[in-house]
Parts: sequence; C-alpha cells; structure tokens
Amino acid sequence: MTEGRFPEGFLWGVATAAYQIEGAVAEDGRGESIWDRFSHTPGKVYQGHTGDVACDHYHRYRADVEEMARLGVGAYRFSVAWPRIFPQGRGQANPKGLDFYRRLIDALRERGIVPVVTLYHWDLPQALQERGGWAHRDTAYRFADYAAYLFDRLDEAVPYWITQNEPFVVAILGHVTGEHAPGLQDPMAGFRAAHHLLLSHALALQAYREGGRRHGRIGITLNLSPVEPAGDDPEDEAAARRLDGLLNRWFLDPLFRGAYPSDMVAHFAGLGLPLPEPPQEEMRAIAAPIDFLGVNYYSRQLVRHEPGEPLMAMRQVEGPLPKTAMGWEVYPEGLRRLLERLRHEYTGELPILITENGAAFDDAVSPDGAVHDPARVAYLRDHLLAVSRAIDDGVPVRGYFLWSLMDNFEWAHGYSKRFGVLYVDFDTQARIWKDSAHWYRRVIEANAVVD
Ligand SMILES: OC[C@@H]1[C@@H](O)[C@H](O)[C@@H](O)c2[nH]c(CCc3ccccc3)c[n+]21
Repeated sequence: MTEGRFPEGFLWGVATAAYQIEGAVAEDGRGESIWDRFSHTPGKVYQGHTGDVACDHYHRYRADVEEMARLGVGAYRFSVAWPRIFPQGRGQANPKGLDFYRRLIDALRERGIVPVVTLYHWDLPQALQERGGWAHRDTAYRFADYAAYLFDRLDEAVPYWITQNEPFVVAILGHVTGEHAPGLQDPMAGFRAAHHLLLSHALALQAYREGGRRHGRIGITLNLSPVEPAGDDPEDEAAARRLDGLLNRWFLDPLFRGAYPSDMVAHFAGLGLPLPEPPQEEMRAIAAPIDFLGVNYYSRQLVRHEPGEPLMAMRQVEGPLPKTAMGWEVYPEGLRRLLERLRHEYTGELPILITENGAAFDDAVSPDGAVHDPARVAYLRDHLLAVSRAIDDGVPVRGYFLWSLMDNFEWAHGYSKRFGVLYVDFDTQARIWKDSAHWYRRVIEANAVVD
C-alpha cells in the first residue's frame, strides 16, 4: 500500500453527540439530563453557555444529512439521547423521542450513509442521577434496559452500536475532578462509576448477543493517549506509568484481560482507597468478546512526578509541540504508536474504528465568506497518514470518524471551541464549509490522503 492510501471499503465518517448538537431540550417529551442541569448551574460552563439550542439539529437534521452526503461520508456516528427515549431514565418510554431517531436513520439510509449509534455520550437522565447515577450499580441495569429497548426497535437499521463513549471521562471528569456533569469530587464515586460503566457495557452486550436476530456489530469507545514522562527522571517514568494505568489500562485491562491493572489497584489501596473486589462474574461479563474497539485519539499526555498530588502523585505538563486551541499538542506519531500498542498488547486482529479524531482552532469567516483552516487540514492530514502507516503495518483499522461534522457545544468550553469541518454561525444557524470540509471530501473521494 503506498503511503496515504486506504484499503478498499474503508469506512469514512464524521462524528457528533446528542447533547452537543440537538438542542430542543424540552421538546417532544425529552426529559432533563445531567448536562442540562450542569450547564444551567452558574460557573460550570464558559460564559454560562448551554445545550438548550446548540446546532438546532433536532429540527435541521435533514439539511445536516444533506451536508454529510455532499461530503461523501459512508457513515455517520451520532449518539441517542437517553432522556428522549426514557425521560425518567426508566419506566415509561417516550415514543416521540424514538421517532426522531427513526427519522434521522431513515434520512441517512436514503443517502446511503451507515448509522453508527453511540448509546451513551454523557447525557444521563437527571432522574437517574438523583438515584445515585453511575456511582450506583442499579444505573448499569437501567442502561441495559434502555439499550435492549433500542436494539429491539432499531437493530435492523443500525449496523454498528457503541455502548459507551469514554468511560474514563465520565468517571474521572464527572466524579473526581468535577469538570463535567454531574460535577462530583469524590474519588470513590469515580471508581464505582468506572466499574458500573464497564458493567453497563457488559449488560448491554449480553442483551445484544441474547437478542437472537441481531444483525450488527457492537463495541465500546475509549479515549486513549500515549503517556510520556516530561523528563528522564525515573520518578517521571513512574508517574507516566501511573497515568497510563488510569487513563488507558484501567479500561483496556478489564475489557481485554478480565481484571483491573494490579499495579493501579495496589497504588490506590496504598492511598487508603480500598477498591471493593468486583464480583468475578461481572469481570468475566466485562471481558466478553466485542466486534470492534472504538478509539478516540487527540493527543498525548506529558507528565511529571508531583509528590503533593494526592491521587496520582503526578501533574500534566505542557509539551513543546505545536498546539490546538484546546492546548493539546499536535502529535500524529502518537496515534500510530497507540494503534501498534493496542494491536500487540490488547486487540490483536480485532477491528478498530477511529471513532474520534480532530482539532479545535480559532476559526473565523473571512471577508470572502470562506473559512480558511490550514492548521486543521494539516492536523487531519498528518493523523490520517499515521493511520495509513499503522494499517500498512497490519493494524486492522476499518474506519475513521472525524470529530466533528460541525462546530458544536464543547462541554465546559461551551461554544468557544470549534471542532467542526463545517463552521456554525450560532446567531443564524448557518453552516459554512471550512477548507477542511472541501479537503476531507476529496480524501474520501480518493480513498487516500490528498494535498
Ligand atoms: O473535546 C473534543 C471531543 C468532545 O467534543 C467529544 O464529545 C468527546 O467524545 C471527546 N473526547 C475527547 C478526548 C478526551 C477528553 C474529553 C474531554 C476533555 C478532555 C479530553 C475529545 N472529545
């Protein structure tokens, strides 16, 4: 394979998530989510931005699907808002909520675009949070009920299901640092949430497998990063190993080896965080075979030993490489190395989908009405070349989903960070193709990296 070319049938896509684009938060019976509550809590989100309107995708989805068709994508990764399906998280279903996703999937299939559905992308029904949320084991069972409800009604039309998006972020940013909803700062809640998120994945996987006439493929999406020491001090190496243990291995090991990483369990026990021994049948269920692993890659983590930091004795440091508007280093080589590591240490011949990769830059509409984003084109080109090299080395990457189709609600950053290849003017809801959209369309058409 010549560098930058992709295998026949490679799945080219774009990705979004419900709370970040839909808006219409009180329409057609949708219940409150923890991100509605969090974003409306003063001080949590940049300038008090919320997802109340976002990209108004709930009403504009047909035009957005047309934009995807113009891009030529073969697939579209989006998430279902649990509070649209079960406004209280459990019990009474809301048919109008399901109807929206039926309309969206029909519009996609009319244009020959494959739906890739994420069951959970952070918008837990608030009513479940009030019963303990992810820190409460019962939530995992409610998730499996919600998943089975969708499998039974949408499986014919959905070839790819993703159970969870980034359990690390949900557990740690939501329950330990408090940067994300529900905004808790309680390490034990974080570890309980991490386990219940993996358990929820296992229970949904069981529901899928036992559902008999299931036609599609099911997997989970993890945010994974290479973690490197900022200096050559052995203490920095040890700090990097610890963050690798929490960021990557805390989720990869249960999913692919059936146990939490013992070095990290010992580390936390040493801190007086005696993690309860999870029931063996739960660990076996978590390690049940999946059909693909979804990988979200953005950058690397650079760490130093930090004795004063109570949980991990480490701190992240700013690296020397060029950065995106998020302050994340542009490090495409890290993606190739991550994919090689995954194949050799965890996934073997299991197919991998890059379910998110992209960058935020300070985009602006220029006087000619265009949006020139050369830095994003360079970021995407270099990361696609890295994927192509990994494939040439034999890593079975089957698809790539660019984050994101359009600028959207970037969580605690609100609308201040633009990841889209389509620029959104949030005053008019106009979508404007950035140069990167024109470029990505040509890549898809050529099935290769173009200049
Ligand atoms: O930050 C860009 C995207 C989000 O908009 C997606 O919803 C989310 O799946 C996602 N994950 C990551 C990498 C992990 C991360 C998440 C949040 C904050 C910092 C890092 C980057 N992103």
